[in-house]
Amino acid sequence: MSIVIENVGKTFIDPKKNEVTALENINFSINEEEFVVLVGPSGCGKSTLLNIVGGLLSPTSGSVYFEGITEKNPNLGIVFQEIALFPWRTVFQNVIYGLEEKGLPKKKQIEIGNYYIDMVGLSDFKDAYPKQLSGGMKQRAGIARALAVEPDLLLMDEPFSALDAQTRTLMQEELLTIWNRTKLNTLYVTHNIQEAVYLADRVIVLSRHPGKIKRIISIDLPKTGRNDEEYREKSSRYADEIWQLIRHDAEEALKE
Ligand SMILES: Nc1ncnc2c1ncn2[C@@H]1O[C@H](COP(=O)(O)OP(=O)(O)OP(=O)(O)O)[C@@H](O)[C@H]1O
Repeated sequence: MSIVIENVGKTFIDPKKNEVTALENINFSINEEEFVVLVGPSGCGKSTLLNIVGGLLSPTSGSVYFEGITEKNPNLGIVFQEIALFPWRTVFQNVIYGLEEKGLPKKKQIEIGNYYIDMVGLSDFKDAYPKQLSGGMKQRAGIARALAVEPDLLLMDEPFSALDAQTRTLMQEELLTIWNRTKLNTLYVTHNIQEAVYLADRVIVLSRHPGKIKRIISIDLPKTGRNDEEYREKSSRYADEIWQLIRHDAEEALKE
């Protein structure tokens, strides 16, 4: 199965009634078992593009379609920066929310809920309420909830950017471990270049005003066993390459 983004463009009307072209002529696909990361400076249209792929926003031109699935509506798992867990539900009840909505038998809900809660390491907190969780735990619960629907596509928009740096690093490691187990088609938005290189099979670098694809970079790094010099050298070379592509636009974004 793959997700095809074809000639997508998006124009907004700003409060002064001017047209703002947020995206122009975006073409790429997310292939089977592929982790694609969108990077670019502030305002280049990353979130807009993710929202269009997720069907939360309609494009002004072009289309997004899922190739090779039979159901009419694809299953999507979505994780945002601020995880909106239901405060009145426990971790477990939050995780199985989508399964209840789908009308799955109770026994199946429990089985799947426990499986993903275990996968994100929250078994000891499954009866806790969101207010009892740290920021990292909340994100893990949100990830488990997104995984529980066994999505055709996982969409993640800056899921770790509200976390402190150390928690963020640990969460990146955990996400990679989870991804190695699930191999879900994933579209991930970040402005953090190191994070993009760490997680991606392919990085899509966007430029701004209008948001266009500047370059697509395949990241040829192993997804496991990375503690060697070669990995560190290669990943910092990719990070440099991406930073050189973004730098000018990032400086321009600062002036606004
Ligand atoms: N609802 C809207 N109305 C008008 N303009 C909008 C709207 N949403 C986004 N834009 C504009 O579209 C452009 C892209 O915005 P978007 O939020 O997708 O960028 P981004 O790359 O995700 O930015 P950031 O990294 O800062 O979150 C920006 O110029 C933004 O001001």
